[in-house]
Amino acid sequence: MTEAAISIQNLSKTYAGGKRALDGVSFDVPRGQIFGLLGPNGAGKSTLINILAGLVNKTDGSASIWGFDIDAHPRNAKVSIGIVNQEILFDPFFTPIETLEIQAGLYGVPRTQRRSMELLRAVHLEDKANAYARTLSGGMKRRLMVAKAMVHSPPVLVLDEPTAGVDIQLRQQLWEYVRSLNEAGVTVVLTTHYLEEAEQLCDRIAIINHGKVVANEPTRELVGRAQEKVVVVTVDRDLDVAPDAGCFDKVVLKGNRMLEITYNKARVNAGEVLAAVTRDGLGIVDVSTREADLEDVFLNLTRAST
Ligand SMILES: Nc1ncnc2c1ncn2[C@@H]1O[C@H](COP(=O)(O)OP(=O)(O)OP(=O)(O)O)[C@@H](O)[C@H]1O
Repeated sequence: MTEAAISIQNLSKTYAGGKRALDGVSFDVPRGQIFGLLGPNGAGKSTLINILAGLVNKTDGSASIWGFDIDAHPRNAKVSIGIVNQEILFDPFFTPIETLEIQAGLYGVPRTQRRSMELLRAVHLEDKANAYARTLSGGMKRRLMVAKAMVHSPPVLVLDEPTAGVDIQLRQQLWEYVRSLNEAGVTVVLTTHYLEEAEQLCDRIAIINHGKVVANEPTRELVGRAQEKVVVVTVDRDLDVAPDAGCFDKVVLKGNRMLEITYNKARVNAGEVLAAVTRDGLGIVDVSTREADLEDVFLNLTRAST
């Protein structure tokens, strides 16, 4: 049995009509992690999640969840995963507590092992337990979807864009809950368009573009791939032209005294850049730097493979 929470090998999907949404995708989601699946619109993220959920048939390749192959052991694979889809799906005439009880029934969870109220408490919906689902706000509905995905206590939880359209405060509450589930041992896979959130939450990130994996690394290493750094220097006298040096990738004179210098931190360090500025007798009055973030890496990778 594989140690991965999810293992995907050479997965491909061509939709009727010829669209190749996934093209030989392979990666493992390690157990116990929060794993980010990122990619621009139409990259193939939902297709991949829908294959895991058994909603879309793959064209080729294989996938297993918690060691269960989705073809050979579909039932075991299914109970090992909870999926929160982008669309909000539940009957508006049931109350949140009924929604969870019905879902638990569908998964065959014995009454004594159900924890519907505990789940509602965890997603801050305890006081709405008996309200009609149609009266809940968008953010509340989304939190109910997360609770619904957890009724059978799966070891893996997949969240497809869970915070789209949810305000900042509710997003933070949702992430707090996701973190607490992860601390309790649940492996979490999430897709999000909020790169900042992915950077803060995820242990590891895979990036998909045009149906192919273009990166799959621990978040820190991925962010570390952004090698460009910018240092902004204010000098002690007016300049007509920006000084140049071999260690600068680019230098722009802003106003009379401010230089914005881009350099590659894999090649040179800030000390060498500053030494090059002072070589011509210029004095430095002020310095600030800007680090590249996940957004820079993401744009570079998805642009490069277009
Ligand atoms: N049922 C379908 N029939 C035909 N083409 C489809 C179908 N579902 C998705 N596609 C196409 O497959 C590609 C991948 O779509 P998918 O929804 O998996 O992307 P995504 O990465 O989840 O995008 P988003 O972030 O916008 O949800 C897109 O070009 C999409 O138009």
